[in-house]
Amino acid sequence: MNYNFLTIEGNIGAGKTTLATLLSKYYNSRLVLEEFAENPFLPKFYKNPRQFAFPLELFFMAERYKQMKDLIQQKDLFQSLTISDYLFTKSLLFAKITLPEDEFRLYQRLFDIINQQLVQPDLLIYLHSPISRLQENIKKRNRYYEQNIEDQYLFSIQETYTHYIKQYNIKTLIIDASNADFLGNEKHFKAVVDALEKTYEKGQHYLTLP
Ligand SMILES: Nc1ncnc2c1ncn2[C@@H]1O[C@H](COP(=O)(O)OP(=O)(O)OP(=O)(O)O)[C@@H](O)[C@H]1O
Repeated sequence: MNYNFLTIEGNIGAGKTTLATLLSKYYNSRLVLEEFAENPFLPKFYKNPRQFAFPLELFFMAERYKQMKDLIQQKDLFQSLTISDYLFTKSLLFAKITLPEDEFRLYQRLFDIINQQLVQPDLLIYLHSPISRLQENIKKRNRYYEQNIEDQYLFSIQETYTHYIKQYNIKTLIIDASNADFLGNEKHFKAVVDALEKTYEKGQHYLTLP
């Protein structure tokens, strides 16, 4: 496998953490997981988005920056594989949806300054699931503050990711995760491992699971 830094992305409840964890065990790689549970603004945000979006987004950006910075400072980043379950740009993509225009512009200025200092993954794996499947996953895992997420919010997140991947022609492996079961179905996991043996040009590449 030819990658040093792989990032898994996808909508809320797409299964990023599960796949990142399985891949990191398989490749014996370093694993960087998002620590969203540490964000004290998240439950407040879901209750009152308008009031808490800005501190929520700032907190996410600060936490993610700290994690990514620590990663760069560890000398062996380019000698071994690192897998993360989020992209630093995720903060900006969510902020575009959650913040009003003027606050978003301010956020973007901060983001641009910080983002310049960070290393970008050499392949993005994007898990694509229909909204109905995401809602099922969200119900099943039952985090209390996520139980009233509207389809429209998930749809906006999906559109924002798709637009970002296309706009910047990001090297992305898009996995159709509609029926994915990476934990329970060995064939699904194997298909991902096989796909990671290949090298890809910039742009979007698609994987359908068996
Ligand atoms: N920048 C952000 N702005 C608003 N909410 C965010 C942001 N980043 C994460 N969240 C929220 O944090 C929670 C965890 O999100 P995330 O998508 O990272 O993990 P997840 O849904 O557990 O992923 P998966 O199920 O794919 O492993 C979700 O409720 C999500 O909406």
